[in-house]
Amino acid sequence: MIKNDLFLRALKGETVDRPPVWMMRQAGRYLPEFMEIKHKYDFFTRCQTPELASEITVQPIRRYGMDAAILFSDILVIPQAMNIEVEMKPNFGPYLPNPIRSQKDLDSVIIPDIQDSLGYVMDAIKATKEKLNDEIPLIGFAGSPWTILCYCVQGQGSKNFDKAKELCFTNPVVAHSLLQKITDTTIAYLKAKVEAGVDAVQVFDSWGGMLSPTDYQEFSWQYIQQIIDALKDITPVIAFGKGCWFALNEMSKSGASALGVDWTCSPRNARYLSGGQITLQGNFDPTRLFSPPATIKKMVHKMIDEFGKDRLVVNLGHGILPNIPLDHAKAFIDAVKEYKAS
Ligand SMILES: Cc1c2[nH]c(c1CCC(=O)O)Cc1[nH]c(c(CCC(=O)O)c1C)Cc1[nH]c(c(CCC(=O)O)c1C)Cc1[nH]c(c(C)c1CCC(=O)O)C2
Repeated sequence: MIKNDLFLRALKGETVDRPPVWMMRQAGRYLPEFMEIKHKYDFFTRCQTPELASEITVQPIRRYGMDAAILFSDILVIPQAMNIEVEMKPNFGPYLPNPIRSQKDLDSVIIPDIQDSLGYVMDAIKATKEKLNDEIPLIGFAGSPWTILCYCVQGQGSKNFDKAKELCFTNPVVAHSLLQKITDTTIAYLKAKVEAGVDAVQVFDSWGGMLSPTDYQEFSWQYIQQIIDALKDITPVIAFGKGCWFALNEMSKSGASALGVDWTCSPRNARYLSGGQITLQGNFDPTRLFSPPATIKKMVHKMIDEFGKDRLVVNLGHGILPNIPLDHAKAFIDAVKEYKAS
């Protein structure tokens, strides 16, 4: 049904002529057409207005022709729907004025009705699917419960999320019940996204790498596994854990269709740790997009050779940076489209 199904075929592990490509945070501030909309509407207005969210989602596709689109939204719409106030402060990022630090704080956190609180996301999915006209698949996403907890407890971005970790280590009962509430909400949310039309989902565990391997199991992975268990029979699931290469072996047995890897793990090591059978997604250093286009192309081809062209979704190892030149982003996408196995 979808005309370019390269991405879905790679998730199934099928043999392909070249791997598919998209970029994490591809709808964003490096694009002048995004900045034009950003100057007119605040962040959550963009998220909550299906016409704006769908337009922003297709902007990078029009410009570069990636093999998949990712819905414009944010992982923090989940805590917002759970009755936790979330602001997006210009030049600062997320700010949660009433962070969750105790049982009393937790008592006000609800498991929301998805249609009532996040119906606008489903409307944005339907509007985007119309614009995409079955040309390429649409990815839906959510933050991992741990990564969401990081913001709910810390109240803002952080280099080490020390307050979030402190809550886990001093009041694990509260931490685990918050994680479970987020997990239950996320499962219902992602199921609704699939019903609304997304073709795959990605769980972003952007801050999983803040935890030791043992703590990662306890505070992050077991909740991601619940999400995979609940979704894997209705849609392909991609689990991206930044800094989580140490967990690749366990992740490869989870039922996820693909695992995201960042650039600190070599392609060969990622294949080795994940057992060589599962599709991997990554892992170009986003800062490497500052290199000249010819260098980018060479490095991308080398990366594909090292991963092997099959069971691979080419991506960056984390989101694209706001100040990347447009022709450098184009060189990254074109390099994959021009790839020929040698
Ligand atoms: C940790 C995280 C967040 N949001 C997200 C993550 C996980 C991925 C990652 O680790 O990068 C996920 C996200 N956020 C956004 C998308 C859109 C789809 C895409 O382009 O990939 C996605 C997939 C839009 C956004 N979300 C945000 C912007 C920029 C602000 C704006 O547009 O006004 C965009 C385009 C704001 C945001 N949202 C968040 C932060 C830390 C910030 C501020 C810093 C920043 O700007 O990168 C939380």
